[in-house]
Amino acid sequence: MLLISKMKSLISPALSAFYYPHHLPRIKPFLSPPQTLIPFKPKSIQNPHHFSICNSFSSIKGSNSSSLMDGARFSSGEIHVICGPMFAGKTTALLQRVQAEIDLGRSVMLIKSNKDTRYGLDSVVTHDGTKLPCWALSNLSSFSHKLGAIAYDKLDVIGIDEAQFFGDLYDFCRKAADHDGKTVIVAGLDGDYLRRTFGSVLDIVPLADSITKLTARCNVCGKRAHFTLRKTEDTQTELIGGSDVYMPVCRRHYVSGQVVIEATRAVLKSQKVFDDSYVEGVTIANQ
Ligand SMILES: Nc1ncnc2c1ncn2[C@@H]1O[C@H](COP(=O)(O)OP(=O)(O)O)[C@@H](O)[C@H]1O
Ligand SMILES: Cc1cn([C@H]2C[C@H](O)[C@@H](COP(=O)(O)O)O2)c(=O)[nH]c1=O
Ligand SMILES: [Zn+2]
Repeated sequence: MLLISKMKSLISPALSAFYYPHHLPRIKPFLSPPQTLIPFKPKSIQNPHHFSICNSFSSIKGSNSSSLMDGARFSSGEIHVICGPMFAGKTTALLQRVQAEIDLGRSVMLIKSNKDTRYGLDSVVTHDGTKLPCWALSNLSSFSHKLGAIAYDKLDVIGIDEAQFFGDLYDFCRKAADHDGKTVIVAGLDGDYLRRTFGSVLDIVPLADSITKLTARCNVCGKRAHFTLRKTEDTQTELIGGSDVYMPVCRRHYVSGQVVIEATRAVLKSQKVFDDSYVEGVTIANQ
């Protein structure tokens, strides 16, 4: 009994979902987050990478915070993960979600990894050319500092593309959603070309509100493609490229494709050993 009352005292009254007094009327569950119920006027701000901003948000978020919680900020944050192989439409889905948030008048920023320079660094671009402006960063932890505290506080939604390249994805998403009340929409590869987990994308699944795994079309047979086949001899995990290097494939064509590619890699490797020893032999002979 003593233990139970001690345990209760560790949980502030603000967390009273666990201790809701039975004589009070029940709050309807699964209401939309408070901000979607409050009318607002979108207003664009100076930063060109912000698409829109809601002027009433900072005060709403502020009033939610310390008055309801003992120290911890009330969180209306969310995390949504969009994953799948290359060419599955992950970036397309991310941009659609982000555009929908912009249309609702919410303040949004897009981030992508600066490792991916395929379409320049100032936009998130789909394989078929749709794009929105973004910041290209080497890590996520620098984001709020770079943006500045006031702008970060006013931000409602953070979109992240190429999430597999961010080593600090887990910590960033947890803080942004749990403590800062942000909606974080994350798009990235769940698996690499060998179908191993890629970066931290799968690590955030336990933090997430929703997971969407998209599929592409197999470039060999046209069936659903769940995997990405690398067509080159390169073996490093990170290798930036598009359809010149990768193709989406179904399970059957992943397996058969890997056999061919592994065999080709082995031949090329032995050829290289042969060429190197030939060059070495010629060099020694010439000395
Ligand atoms: N080689 C390709 N194989 C399949 N789709 C391709 C290819 N090249 C371009 N696409 C186009 O890419 C679109 C998906 O682009 P995108 O949203 O950038 O995908 P992801 O971010 O998942 O790689 C497809 O709808 C398709 O029209
Ligand atoms: C499979 C695989 C992919 N990559 C790289 C290749 C591209 O630059 C990105 C994925 O881009 P997309 O928006 O999903 O098309 O990741 C890699 O480095 N290693 C891999 O194994
Ligand atoms: Zn196939």
